[in-house]
Amino acid sequence: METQSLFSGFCSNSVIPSSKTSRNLLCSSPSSQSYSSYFLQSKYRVSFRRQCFLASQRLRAVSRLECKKSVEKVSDVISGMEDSKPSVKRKRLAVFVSGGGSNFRSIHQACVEGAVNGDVVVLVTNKHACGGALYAGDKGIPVVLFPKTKDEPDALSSDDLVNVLRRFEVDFVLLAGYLKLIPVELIRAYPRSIFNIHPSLLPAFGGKGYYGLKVHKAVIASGARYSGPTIHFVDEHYDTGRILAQRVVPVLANDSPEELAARVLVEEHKLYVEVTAALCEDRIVWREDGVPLIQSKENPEECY
Ligand SMILES: Nc1nc2c(c(=O)[nH]1)N[C@@H](CN(C=O)c1ccc(C(=O)N[C@@H](CCC(=O)O)C(=O)O)cc1)CN2
Ligand SMILES: NCC(=O)N[C@@H]1O[C@H](COP(=O)([O-])[O-])[C@@H](O)[C@H]1O
Repeated sequence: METQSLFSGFCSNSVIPSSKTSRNLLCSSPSSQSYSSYFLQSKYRVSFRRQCFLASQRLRAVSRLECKKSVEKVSDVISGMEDSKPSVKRKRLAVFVSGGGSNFRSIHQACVEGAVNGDVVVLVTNKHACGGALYAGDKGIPVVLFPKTKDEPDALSSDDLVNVLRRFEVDFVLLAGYLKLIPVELIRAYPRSIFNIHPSLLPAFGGKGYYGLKVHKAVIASGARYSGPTIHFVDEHYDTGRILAQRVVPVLANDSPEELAARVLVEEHKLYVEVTAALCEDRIVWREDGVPLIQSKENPEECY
């Protein structure tokens, strides 16, 4: 807009004073032609009055033409820049589930619909027949079993899992109802790149033993009036990583754990898609005290 307004001022019929003209021409138009028309204009100003009048009329026409060409040239450059604006590389996501996978499905659908600049390239689970694994199979998303246990002897070891994620060129790991401890090997392999959604307002009601309906039962028993999902970075311990995003829902006086779970889950689906979209657009920033923030898409100066 500034460039346009500069040129709209420059292109008006009024002759711009040389000091302003030189500034406009030098800073707003790189083409030498408009500089030469400026140069030509000042040279004719020192000749005789008549020649000067005719010359200045001619030069006004020339400078208007020059200006028009410059505007066209600058707008071509701007539109070229917009076309060639480097788009953010589409991110590759691994999602970990242990159950129904409704958060996984929300994220996958957002990727397919274009709301998220990413793709789910692999699903990891400890339950090969869980709802999330069945959905992934229907969508052609590779399913990987982790961790190796006596019940799942064919599942991957921690080192194998890291290698598989590397081969899928995974950028971010999203835990979505995954109920096993993520090993330190994976955490070290993907620094600041593993996220989890927890169905309470951490740090309350988190840690070992707090998963699924157990969380909502504890919230109700505590008398808390509010709950809601938390998305946080994953570190070596359950639910102690840096908090990135939260949403709040009311806890009603007669809520059952199932009713509260359902209310929180609606917000989980929205929040995880919003946060994943931010991740895939490189909109995570770090405050100087180490708190991660999300940069607003609409107004990049704002973070939340
Ligand atoms: N290194 C990390 N791994 C995982 C984290 C994490 O923050 N750091 N988050 C969990 C998800 N989660 C809460 O959001 C969570 C999941 C499971 C448990 C838990 O107590 N699990 C039981 C086993 C349950 C089962 O096998 O059915 C246990 O460990 O005894 C607590 C919190 C995912 N991984
Ligand atoms: N502590 C971990 C935990 O309790 N995670 C919770 O498991 C549910 C999985 O639902 P989904 O499989 O339908 O996404 C979600 O509510 C998630 O917050």
